[in-house]
Amino acid sequence: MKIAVSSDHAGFALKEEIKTLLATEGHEIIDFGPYNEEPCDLPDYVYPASLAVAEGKADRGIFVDGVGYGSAMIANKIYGVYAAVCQDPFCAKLARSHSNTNVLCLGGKIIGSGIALEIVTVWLTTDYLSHIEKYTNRVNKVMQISEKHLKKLSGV
Ligand SMILES: O=P(O)(O)OC[C@H]1O[C@@H](O)[C@H](O)[C@@H]1O
Repeated sequence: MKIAVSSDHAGFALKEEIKTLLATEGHEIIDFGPYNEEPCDLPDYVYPASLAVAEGKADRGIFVDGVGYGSAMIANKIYGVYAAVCQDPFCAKLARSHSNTNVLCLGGKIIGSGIALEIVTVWLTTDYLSHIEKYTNRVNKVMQISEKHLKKLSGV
């Protein structure tokens, strides 16, 4: 898969570890930065990375900040992006199988890299249960909310 990654200073170290895992697994990585641990502002990196997912330039996004919710707040404001914060593999499994998320957000200050890499692996390898109507109904309802309230990107 083509995967957009981004972070802020608080997520930088974990982003780099995730990149190593993704490369090992044969994924194509688009790194939207930052490229060092200098203090920075999360939206400057997560917003362009979210756009890449929304525009289909990346299949998925994995964003890391201190606690994860900051990345999800930004990503979920973009039409076509469905982001979940996951702190354990069970949540990662359901974020895919029930909710068909295309962005995973992690907190570098919350979880160690061992759990984080397991979360990434589970999230990337779990399929959406698109044959189970209750899940598609719920996902469709979320999509309808974004149709109503979010601005569609032009040319997508
Ligand atoms: O290092 P500072 O700037 O204090 O805190 C940054 C982190 O704290 C939370 O807001 C976010 O998770 C962000 O990544």
